[in-house]
Amino acid sequence: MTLESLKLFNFKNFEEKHFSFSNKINCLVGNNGKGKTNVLDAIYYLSLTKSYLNYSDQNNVRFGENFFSLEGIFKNQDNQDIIKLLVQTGQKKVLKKNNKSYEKLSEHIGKYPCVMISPYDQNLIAEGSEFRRKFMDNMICQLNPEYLHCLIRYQKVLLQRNALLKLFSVQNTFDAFSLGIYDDELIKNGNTIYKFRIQFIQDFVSVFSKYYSILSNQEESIDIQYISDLHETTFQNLLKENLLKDRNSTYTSKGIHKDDLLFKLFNHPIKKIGSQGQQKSFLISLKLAQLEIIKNYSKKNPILLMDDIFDKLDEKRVEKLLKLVLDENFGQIFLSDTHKDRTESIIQNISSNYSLYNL
Ligand SMILES: Nc1ncnc2c1ncn2[C@@H]1O[C@H](COP(=O)(O)OP(=O)(O)OP(=O)(O)O)[C@@H](O)[C@H]1O
Repeated sequence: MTLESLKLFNFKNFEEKHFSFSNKINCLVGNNGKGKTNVLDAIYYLSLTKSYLNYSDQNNVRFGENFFSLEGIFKNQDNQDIIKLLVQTGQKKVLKKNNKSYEKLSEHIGKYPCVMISPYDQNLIAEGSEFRRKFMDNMICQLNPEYLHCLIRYQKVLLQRNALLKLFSVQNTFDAFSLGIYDDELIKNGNTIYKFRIQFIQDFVSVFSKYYSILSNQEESIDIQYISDLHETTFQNLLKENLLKDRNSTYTSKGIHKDDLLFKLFNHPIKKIGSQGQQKSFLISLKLAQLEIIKNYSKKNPILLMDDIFDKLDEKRVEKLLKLVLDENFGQIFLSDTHKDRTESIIQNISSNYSLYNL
């Protein structure tokens, strides 16, 4: 699967921009603030219907305008699909495949998979559990529509349950029956999500370890531990045991929405003991494992987006990484860098099939 071309209209700093891409390596070069990350994010948008960077679609509309649109032509063997995304101020986001609108954006997820490696990945180590859950969800959602369906349902019911707890508190009432309806839905979807996560992490860790040892060139003991309240008890008990607390705080305090991943080096949190280099190798290994797993499960070659790759690695390591990605035959690559000459000299060493775009 490859992205053959991309058109941007009013997307961030681009008024109108067209690209035709190489099916192997595409390098976006230019000074800071030229829009390299924005192009990568536009590709991410067409794959996953949302930005990698901005929670709000509106932030991606060019200043002073009231819409942005993206159009990409994806090629899959002999098939060619035109994907169009339109975001208009005050209107619902529209996504079309070959001129037919999707009823639900979620139907699109996983059709054109992609993986982003970005300086913002540091959040996965440094920030709260929300970032790691998002990483895990993003991966499993691209592989399994049932997981995505359960996750959407779970998040909706969670909001409804919290709203009901708030209502009880404001009105000084309590209705166990109404709450029980939400609890049942939460438990049903939560248990499915939990099972998927357990299975997934098992598969993921061995692939991840393989990449970490290649990248770090060392035999360092690393691990990823899946943390969940459901390891200890059933979801039913969890809600029962925390009912009083939840009523007081008007918030569902326990459940799979609190799950986390513990990234470990030598059995300690890498956040605390990992050097910068170890943390960077760890983050890239997470993404390469994601790439391999998506490729194996979906039988599609995900697109790899590498933003500001020299932020993470020196030139030798970048070359090694790119060779690795090419050897594994992962698929189309997009990368960005501020230095044209540096990028070109590395790419020329490893492939003749590349395009360079000066922004
Ligand atoms: N909504 C918007 N409308 C117009 N321009 C925007 C909008 N949002 C961001 N920008 C502009 O986009 C540019 C940033 O683009 P981007 O982050 O892609 O740059 P970059 O080339 O990746 O830079 P760096 O090398 O520093 O990472 C900035 O000039 C910023 O002002």
